[in-house]
Amino acid sequence: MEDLIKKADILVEALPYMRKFHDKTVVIKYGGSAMVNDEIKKSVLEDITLLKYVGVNPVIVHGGGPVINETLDRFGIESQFHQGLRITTKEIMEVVEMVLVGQVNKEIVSLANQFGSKSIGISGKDGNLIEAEDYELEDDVDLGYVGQVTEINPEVLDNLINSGFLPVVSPIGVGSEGESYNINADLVAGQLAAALDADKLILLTNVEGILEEESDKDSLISSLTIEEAEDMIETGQIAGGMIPKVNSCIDALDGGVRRTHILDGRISHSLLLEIFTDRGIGTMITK
Ligand SMILES: Nc1ncnc2c1ncn2[C@@H]1O[C@H](COP(=O)(O)OP(=O)(O)O)[C@@H](O)[C@H]1O
Ligand SMILES: CC(=O)N[C@@H](CCC(=O)OP(=O)(O)O)C(=O)O
Repeated sequence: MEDLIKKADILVEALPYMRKFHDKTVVIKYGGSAMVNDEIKKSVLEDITLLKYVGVNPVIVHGGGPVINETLDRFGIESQFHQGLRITTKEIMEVVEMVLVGQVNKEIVSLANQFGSKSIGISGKDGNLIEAEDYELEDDVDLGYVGQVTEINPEVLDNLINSGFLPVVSPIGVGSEGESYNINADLVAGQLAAALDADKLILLTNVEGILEEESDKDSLISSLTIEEAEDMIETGQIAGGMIPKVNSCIDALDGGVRRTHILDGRISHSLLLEIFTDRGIGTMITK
């Protein structure tokens, strides 16, 4: 009996948070590195379905870098990155779109639907959701079909959310000639969160959060300001795939999103712990 009462207590403890986030939009970036294990995938989508059933409006933006790498490998094409972004030739763009839209997106949608989510998958091309142009770098390295967002047209997502769907977005942008752009999923998530006037942006990944030293997993930084995070990029303490995540949080905060978090998607129920308890986990980046 005591066990049962404890379970009910836990539900009641979550009530203030359920009230706070009722009808609020939360953009969740689900990264390729945290997607490797089937059990974790199921648990993440189960948690997101729970969020939906208690009245939160989650929107998923998915990555899939490791799956793209594997597929390119099978085709004998080498993967090359510059500042955490994949150098994308026309041929690679075709593979990226095939893997993200045709494989990763549909896998997430069907898993979420198995839990009862009423999930629907779209790419940034649908409804012109994500308009993009060539990604400009200061060092003039040509990244090919890597895009930067020029405009988000959120109508399609607003309609889906209002009709009770759980949208799952592939990070593909559309150019002015109808061409496809490969956009880093973190950056899409940040800009989408701003355009949707989301309450929270959560980036799920395969590390504990931002670490003071990348090799020391006990050096988790629980809260950082934009300025502090930018300094850590300057000094090289934040590198590789963590750079677009920090930039994503900055875009979101500049666009009016109230809270941004980088969480370990491998921890069971990390999303629920972050949203429904006071014990913040991972790293929160604030203004
Ligand atoms: N200071 C840091 N703290 C944590 N991770 C860092 C840091 N600097 C670089 N990284 C790297 O960033 C990676 C996360 O980015 P990435 O692999 O692109 O994730 P995802 O596929 O989830 O988008 C970590 O696995 C780690 O190797
Ligand atoms: C331009 C760029 O780098 N695009 C990414 C898109 C997928 C992604 O962002 O996946 P993760 O979130 O799993 O890293 C790529 O081609 O890998």
